[in-house]
Amino acid sequence: MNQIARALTIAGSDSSGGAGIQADLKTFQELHVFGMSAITAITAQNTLGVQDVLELNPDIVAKQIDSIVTDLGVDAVKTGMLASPEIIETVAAKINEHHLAPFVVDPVMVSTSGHLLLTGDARTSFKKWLLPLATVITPNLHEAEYLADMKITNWEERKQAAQILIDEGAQAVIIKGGHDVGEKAVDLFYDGSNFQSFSAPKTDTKNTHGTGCTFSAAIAAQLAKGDSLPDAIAKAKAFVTAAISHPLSLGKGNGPTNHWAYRQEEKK
Ligand SMILES: Nc1ncnc2c1ncn2[C@@H]1O[C@H](COP(=O)(O)OP(=O)(O)OP(=O)(O)O)[C@@H](O)[C@H]1O
Ligand SMILES: Cc1ncc(CO)c(N)n1
Repeated sequence: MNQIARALTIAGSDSSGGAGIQADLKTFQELHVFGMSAITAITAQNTLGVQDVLELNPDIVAKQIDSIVTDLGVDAVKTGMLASPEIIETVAAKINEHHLAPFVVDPVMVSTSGHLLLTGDARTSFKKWLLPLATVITPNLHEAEYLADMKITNWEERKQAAQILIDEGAQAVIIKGGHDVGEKAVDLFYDGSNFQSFSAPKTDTKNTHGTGCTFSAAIAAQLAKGDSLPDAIAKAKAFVTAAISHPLSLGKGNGPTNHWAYRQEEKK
């Protein structure tokens, strides 16, 4: 292993800094991993919503990945907002070509504010191009319902959806429970053999902009450092829980989480 672990995020830019590339790089930094990025789209975004999106040409996405891989090297990679089926296909081709692994797929489709972040037939492109390459896929409940093409109303159905995503080719899946009602935020992990739940107290807050990005970036950072997948998820869960439970109160809408919180908690 290199002196410092290196992680790559392939995702969209969030001008407000709470989600997307910005959240990923902050998370990598906090977890002592050297962060690099290939930008897929530029969003004009704040805590109130997404005002505009500029999708980048797949060619420049491919070239960013080539530039990084052929020089600095990559110990783990994650994807976030991929914007279009063409970019999904291009990214999958590059992951294959450069044998990039471990690979964390965060199937970003809609922003916290409800704006569509992926055009076209997302289900088909995810299944065809990304699931077979994924070390782990990290859908929230809505994304899991959409990708598994079923309604999830209870814990048993969550397990069924996880099984479907494994059958589609993912090595492991974690269905996030951040949108659940209740006192705990419980995420269901499945690797095709064992189910495991990761639970933390739920914070009553509207400041959850970028929680999903932060969580998947933390998993990638820990995998880059050589953690096993369950260990990486446990650490990522602690990281995102700390970030959500120490409010920053920025902006007028769904504000960002606090990426310093984990470090501050560790010092205590
Ligand atoms: N209010 C909360 N309190 C504690 N943990 C939470 C809360 N909301 C989400 N989480 C946790 O944060 C992580 C991200 O989950 P979430 O379901 O919010 O992802 P997401 O919907 O993809 O995020 P995004 O809003 O960025 O799209 C999960 O581990 C989830 O359990
Ligand atoms: C760029 C970007 N990626 C992901 C999300 C999901 O939170 C977002 N709001 N913006």
